[in-house]
Amino acid sequence: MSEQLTVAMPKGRIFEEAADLLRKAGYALPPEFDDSRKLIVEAPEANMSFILAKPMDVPTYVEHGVADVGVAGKDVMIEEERDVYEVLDLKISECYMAVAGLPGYTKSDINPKVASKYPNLATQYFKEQGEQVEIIKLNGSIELAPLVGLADRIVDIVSTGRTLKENGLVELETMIPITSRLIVNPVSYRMKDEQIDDLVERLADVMGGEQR
Ligand SMILES: Nc1ncnc2c1ncn2[C@@H]1O[C@H](COP(=O)(O)OP(=O)(O)OP(=O)(O)O)[C@@H](O)[C@H]1O
Ligand SMILES: O=P(O)(O)OC[C@H]1O[C@H](OP(=O)(O)OP(=O)(O)O)[C@H](O)[C@@H]1O
Repeated sequence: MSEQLTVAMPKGRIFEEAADLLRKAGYALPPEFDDSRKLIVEAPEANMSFILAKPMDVPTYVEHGVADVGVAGKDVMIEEERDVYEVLDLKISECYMAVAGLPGYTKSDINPKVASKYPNLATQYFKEQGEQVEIIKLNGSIELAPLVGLADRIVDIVSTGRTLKENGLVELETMIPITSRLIVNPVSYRMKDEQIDDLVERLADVMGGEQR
């Protein structure tokens, strides 16, 4: 039997969709996978072992080789800049990154502040735009920042637009579309190429079928 693959899965909103894709691709995942507090779940029938990590940490586990492959949002990939291969767009957890603020916001030259959970991504974006801003790193509820005067604008994920709307904010600039990606450790890609190619092929087949 071929060597087992260790897969880093993001806990949270991507988890269910990613698990669904794997099952559709023919990997038998145990029931405890979906409803447990365990952080390591063995799936012997699929010849896989899963580690369940915070979404932002998945590329770290894969870069260090403690997981061979993982599932991570494009947002996380841009923010973390880890040394991993991005091999497949899984087209799940679709959303986009945007700059938002209070209605009627106009740029001012006096110390503009931008709050975000993605300081690197935001810094890169404003640098490209040629605008100097101070980035304030937050860990969630980003939409709160302009409401209480912590920042003038935010850089955050938008999906339905509901969070912006319910907090009286408006989208000022659309930045980049986001979906989840299958990522691979470069050494694992050489050592376990057959299993990884098989995984990529099976997932691509399922996605192809869904798009037809
Ligand atoms: N509103 C959304 N709709 C669709 N996808 C989203 C949305 N928000 C985030 N995502 C995608 O899902 C990934 C994980 O988001 P999730 O909210 O589960 O975790 P998190 O906010 O990073 O973690 P935590 O809530 O534990 O701090 C993000 O990296 C992004 O790619
Ligand atoms: O456009 P919407 O469909 O409203 O989705 C966007 C919201 O979803 C995410 O937040 P999340 O729910 O992960 O909470 P957080 O603020 O704690 O990160 C994101 O940071 C936005 O706040």
